[in-house]
Amino acid sequence: MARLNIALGQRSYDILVEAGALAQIAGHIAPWTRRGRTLWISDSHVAAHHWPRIEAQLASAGVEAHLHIVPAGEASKSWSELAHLIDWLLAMGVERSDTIFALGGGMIGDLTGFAASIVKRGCDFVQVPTTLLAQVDSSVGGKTAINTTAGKNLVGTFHQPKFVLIDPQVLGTLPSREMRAGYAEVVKYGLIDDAPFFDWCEANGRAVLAQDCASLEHAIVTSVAAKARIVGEDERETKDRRALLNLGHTFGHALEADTGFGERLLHGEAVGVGMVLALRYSARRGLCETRDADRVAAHLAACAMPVTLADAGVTADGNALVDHMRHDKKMSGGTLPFLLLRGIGSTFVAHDVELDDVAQFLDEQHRVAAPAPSL
Ligand SMILES: NC(=O)c1ccc[n+]([C@@H]2O[C@H](COP(=O)([O-])OP(=O)(O)OC[C@H]3O[C@@H](n4cnc5c(N)ncnc54)[C@H](O)[C@@H]3O)[C@@H](O)[C@H]2O)c1
Ligand SMILES: O=C(O)C(=O)C[C@@H](O)[C@H](O)[C@H](O)COP(=O)(O)O
Ligand SMILES: [Zn+2]
Repeated sequence: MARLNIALGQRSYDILVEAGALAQIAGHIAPWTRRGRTLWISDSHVAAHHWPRIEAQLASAGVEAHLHIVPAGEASKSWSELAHLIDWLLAMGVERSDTIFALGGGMIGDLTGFAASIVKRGCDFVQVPTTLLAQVDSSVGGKTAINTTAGKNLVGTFHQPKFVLIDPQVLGTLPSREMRAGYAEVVKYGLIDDAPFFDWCEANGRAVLAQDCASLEHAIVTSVAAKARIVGEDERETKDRRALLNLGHTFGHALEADTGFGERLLHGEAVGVGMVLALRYSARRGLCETRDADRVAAHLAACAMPVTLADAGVTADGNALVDHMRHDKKMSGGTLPFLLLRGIGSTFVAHDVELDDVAQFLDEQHRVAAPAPSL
């Protein structure tokens, strides 16, 4: 059990990591249920697995709770599902004293957070993440978004939750492919600035994926602590600090766009391939050793994750992928800052990357084969 805090002045909040916490949810959310009603947003898979138990618990505690179900899948991070959600909140007569709960993975968290930030000019919301990805990353930090035809997360807000309640036991029903995808964002924290944590991942990755309680909790707490620290230093990504959390995402979002946003490649899978590409591009520029890239690729491949463009099913050429990158929110004055590495645990923001060079690099990467698993 761990209680962390993200230091953001008046927007500070706690993040509770506790196995079994959902069985006591009414007690954990009492500060919000005393103020008003609870309006729950979940997706079709999560609601089927977990809502009956949560609803029964809230009812026995006398908490008024209403549920809106969004179709599961990345395609629901859309204008149309946002409109349905806002219409439902307004039809429910949402008041600013009510609290909106995001019960689900990153899709639900991003969509619900966005709706909460704009309905009635902003309502409180609480994150109850149910995927590994959401528990280690998306539930913390206040980035909300939907996708548009132009690209990933291009419309959204910064809107911090009031509380994040993480119960690792809820992952018991999560498909193993989704566990692996979330694990890529765990590995990310090691690559950013914590080489000993990457060493730990190499030794314990299998145990995390098998949901060994102690290993899983260590991975979640370490990840959340890193994210809370970085967001606390640069909430709105204006100081080349929060951008570090985007490691692997400039490549990754282009791969997601090329593969139809979640239809063939999950966000975490795209980030895993993207981190390997960031390492390989860094090695090509002489910033780090090729063996660093090989080591990370070997670990992810040993965890049965894609690590090359071919594994990811991406066939678009370098120029087409770079065209997706031109929509990246980090783009400024015609240049795109890139997250590159001087080695494992040493990520930095490079401002001198030429997109033509990235396109050429990606064409070369189409010829790279996946390494053999070696964990
Ligand atoms: N805001 C941020 O800081 C941030 C950070 C990282 C990722 N993201 C976003 O998060 C999204 C990806 O999130 P995700 O990987 O959680 O995907 P997701 O929310 O789509 O969930 C993945 C799948 O798992 C199912 N699921 C969720 N919890 C379950 C459970 N406990 N048992 C059974 N099934 C369950 C869902 O129904 C879905 O089918 C992307 O849109 C990405 O852009 C946002
Ligand atoms: O919280 C952040 O900051 C991140 O970059 C975390 C990422 O894992 C996440 O996928 C985020 O949504 C990407 O942000 P974006 O600004 O590139 O849309
Ligand atoms: Zn991400």
